[in-house]
Amino acid sequence: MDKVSVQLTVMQMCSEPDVEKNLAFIKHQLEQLPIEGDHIVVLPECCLFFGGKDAEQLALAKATAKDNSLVKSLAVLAKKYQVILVAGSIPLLTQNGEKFTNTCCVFSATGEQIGRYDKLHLFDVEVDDSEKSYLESRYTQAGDTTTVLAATDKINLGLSICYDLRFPELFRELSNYGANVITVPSAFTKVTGEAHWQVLLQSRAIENQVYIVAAGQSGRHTNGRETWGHSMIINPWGEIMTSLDQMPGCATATFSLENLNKVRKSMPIQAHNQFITKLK
Ligand SMILES: O=C(O)CNC(=O)[C@H](CS)NC(=O)CCC(=O)C(=O)O
Repeated sequence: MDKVSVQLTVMQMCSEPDVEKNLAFIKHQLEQLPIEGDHIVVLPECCLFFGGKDAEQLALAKATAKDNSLVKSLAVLAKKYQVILVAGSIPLLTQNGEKFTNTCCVFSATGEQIGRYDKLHLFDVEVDDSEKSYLESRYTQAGDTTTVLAATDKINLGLSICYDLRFPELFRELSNYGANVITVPSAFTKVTGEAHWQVLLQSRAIENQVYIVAAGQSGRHTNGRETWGHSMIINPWGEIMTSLDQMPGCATATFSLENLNKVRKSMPIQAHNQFITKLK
């Protein structure tokens, strides 16, 4: 394996409204991953609590705000299994205590929190499924900043969550600020996922010449809601390197800086772009 390679893993889950059960599932999956070199593991949106009643997430955010227990339990896993953990999302109570942010926390392999991103685009959308309409903004407060962070000496990680995938401006901004891997923890609905998930992911990879690491919720959840799954890892040429169908589990692919540089050198779209904000 060349020196600049890093392992990327998507973990697909069918999370329940039960934090301990979800933690046990994540732990069981991490136990089976090889520990060698740098390894980035991406969990889905709402990895620790999903498929309950809408108000339950807010209750969880309130109950765990004082001791920060959701964050701590994820930090422990990153350290124990020595992986860089992009912990999909968890609900974190806002300052005024009225809502929560849908937040992705990133932990180093030594268990330090090295990044945070609050979902920018909230899913207030009508869908032709059993839910009929989604109103994420009822309990969730949107974020107001984008996040790119150095995850290893070769990887600048750009963070997004689920519905953000439909806003190419966010991905352009992340890649302008140096992201070469963008993570997309998700809970796409079955209906919209079937129609749009893969083509959106491939588009974001191709137009920004980045690796896309997209980990989804999958299956039928306790409240009857159905999510699409089909977690995948896509390279900067837009090829699907590995993917899952509906079953929970993990899939791994290798990041190569050489491959990324080759794609960007042969087709220098960043330099050619007439619309880009010149950053420096
Ligand atoms: O509310 C929760 O419990 C957790 N959050 C979610 O499931 C979020 C907001 S409802 N789902 C999405 O963003 C789906 C996007 C999507 O499906 C699309 O863009 O097509």
